[in-house]
Amino acid sequence: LRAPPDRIAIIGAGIGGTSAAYYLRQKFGKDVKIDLFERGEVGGRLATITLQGQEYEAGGSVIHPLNLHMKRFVKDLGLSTLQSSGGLIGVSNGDTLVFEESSWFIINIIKLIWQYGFQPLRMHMWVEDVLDKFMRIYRYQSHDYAFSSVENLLHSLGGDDFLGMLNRTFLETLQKAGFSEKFLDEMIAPINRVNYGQSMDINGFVGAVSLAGADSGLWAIEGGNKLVCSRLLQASKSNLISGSVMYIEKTRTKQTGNPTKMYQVVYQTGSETRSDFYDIVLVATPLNRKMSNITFLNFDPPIEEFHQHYQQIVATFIKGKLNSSSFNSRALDELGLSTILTTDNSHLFINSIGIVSSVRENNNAQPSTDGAFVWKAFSPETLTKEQLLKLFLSYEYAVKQHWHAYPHYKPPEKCSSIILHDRLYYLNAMECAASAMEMSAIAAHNAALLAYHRWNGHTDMIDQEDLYEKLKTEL
Ligand SMILES: Cc1cc2nc3c(=O)[nH]c(=O)nc-3n(C[C@H](O)[C@H](O)[C@H](O)COP(=O)(O)OP(=O)(O)OC[C@H]3O[C@@H](n4cnc5c(N)ncnc54)[C@H](O)[C@@H]3O)c2cc1C
Ligand SMILES: CC(C)=CCC/C(C)=C/CC/C(C)=C/CSC[C@H](N)C(=O)O
Repeated sequence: LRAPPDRIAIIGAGIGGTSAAYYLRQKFGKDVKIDLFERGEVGGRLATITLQGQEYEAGGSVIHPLNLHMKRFVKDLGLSTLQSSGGLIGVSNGDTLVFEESSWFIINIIKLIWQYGFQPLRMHMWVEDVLDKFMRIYRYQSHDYAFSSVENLLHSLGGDDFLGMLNRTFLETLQKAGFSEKFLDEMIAPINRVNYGQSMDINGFVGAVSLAGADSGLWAIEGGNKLVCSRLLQASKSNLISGSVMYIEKTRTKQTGNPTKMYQVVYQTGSETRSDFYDIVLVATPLNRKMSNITFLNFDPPIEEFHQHYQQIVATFIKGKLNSSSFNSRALDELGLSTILTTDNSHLFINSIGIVSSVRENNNAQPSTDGAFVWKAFSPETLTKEQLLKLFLSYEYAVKQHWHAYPHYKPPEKCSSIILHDRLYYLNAMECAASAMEMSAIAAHNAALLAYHRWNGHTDMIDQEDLYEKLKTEL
C-alpha cells in the first residue's frame, strides 16, 4: 500500500459529510488529517426546531427499519431510538376524505380491499422486491467494492430494471405494472406529496423510496436525528472548520516538499478569507448556486456550473385545534386522524399535515389542556394567515422553516459524475436517484472506498460487473 494521504477536505457537515469523515478514517487510518468545512449547522438538512421548550424534527425525520448504515451508526455511537409511526391516517381531496383509516386492523383490511381490491398487497410486494435488490449494496460495501457513477451502482443492484426506473416516471412505471388510476391517485400520489412534495412525475426509483418511507416500523434518533452527525464527527476525529467554501482550485505547481497536494480550498470565515491545500477533496453538499455556491478554478477540462433544481418545501409548525371541515364535507366534532395526506389537486395549498411528537417523546403526542396539538404542515409556499385560519379553528403559534429540500425529479435523470476530477469526489450526485439520509450515508461510504482504491491503484475494486453472482459464494 502507498503511504496514506496527508490531508483530506470534506465540504458539508450533513449526514453525507460526517459519515464520509467516519468511513475515510476507517479506511485511511489515524494519521490522515481530515478537515470538515461547514458554513451553517452540523446536521444540514437534519435539524430540529425548538418551540415552547420542546424540540421537533424540522428536516429529515424518519428512518426505515432496513436502513442499515443509519442503524449501525446508532449502535456504534451509543445513541437511542424512538418509534415514529402511529396514529390514524386520512387522505383528503380537498372536499372529502377519500380514505380514512380505522383503529381496527380488520376494518382497515376490509376497507382497502373494498376500495382498491388487492392492489395495496401487490404494491407492498413491488416495494419489497425493490428493497431486496437495493439491500445488495450493504454486501458490496462490506466487501469494500466501490462504484464510479450512480448508474453503475444502481445497475449492480437491480440491473436494467433499476436504470429503467431512473429513466421513467413513477406513473409510467406503476401503470406498466398494472395499477389502477384510482389507486394511484388516492393512495400513492398522496405519499409522494408528503415525502417529496412532488407528483407522480418523479422517477420510478425515488417513487419506490417514497413508498418505503410509508412502511411500518419507521424510527428516529432520540434527541434529534442531527445528533448522529455530531457523533460521527467526534468519532472520526476530524477537524470542524466553521466557514463557507468559495472555490476549489486545482493547484498549478507542485507544493514544495509534497508533490501530491492537488487542490487549494479557499473559504470565508467571519470576515477573513483563508485557504489550505489538500490531497483529496469530497464535496458533500448539492452543487448549485442557491445551496452551496462553490466554483471550480483551473480545471482542464473545466468543471461546469451545476444546475440541479431543488424543490422548495415549507414546514410550518402550528399549535392549535384543527378545523375538520377543511378536509371533509361531513361535520365532525373530532376528526380522530393524526395525519392527513392530500391528493394531487391544484386547489390544495398543503401537501400534508400531521401531529408531531417532540424528539424525546416515544410516539405519544399529548394535547395541551385546551385540546390543542402541535401539527406540522408541508406546503410548496408559505401559508398565509387566511389559509391558516381555514385549517385551524384557533391556533397559538405558526412557525415556518424553509427548505431547498430535495431535487426536483424529472426523468430521464442525468446524474452528475461522482468523480469530478482525479481526487475530487461529489457525494450528492447520488440524490438524482433519491434523496434520503440512508442514500447520503451510502454515497459517503462509496466515496470513501472510491477515494481509497483510487489512491492505492486498486482498480479491481471499482465498477466490478456481476458482483451479486461473484459474492454469492463468499462468506
Ligand atoms: C423537510 C425535509 C424532510 C425530509 N425527511 C426525510 C426523512 O424523513 N427521511 C429521510 O431519510 N430523509 C429525509 N429528508 C432528506 C434528507 O434530510 C437529506 O437527504 C439528507 O439530510 C441530505 O444530507 P446531506 O449531508 O447529503 O446534505 P445536507 O444535509 O444538505 O448537508 C450539506 C451541508 O453542506 C453545507 N454547505 C453547503 N455549502 C457549503 C459551503 N460552500 N461551504 C461549507 N459548507 C457548505 C450546508 O450548510 C449543509 O450543512 C428530508 C429532507 C427535508 C428537507
Ligand atoms: C433509502 C431507502 C431504501 C429508504 C428510505 C425510506 C424513507 C425513510 C424515505 C423518506 C423520504 C423522505 C424525503 C421523507 C420526507 S417527509 C418525512 C415525514 N413523513 C415527515 O412528516 O417529516
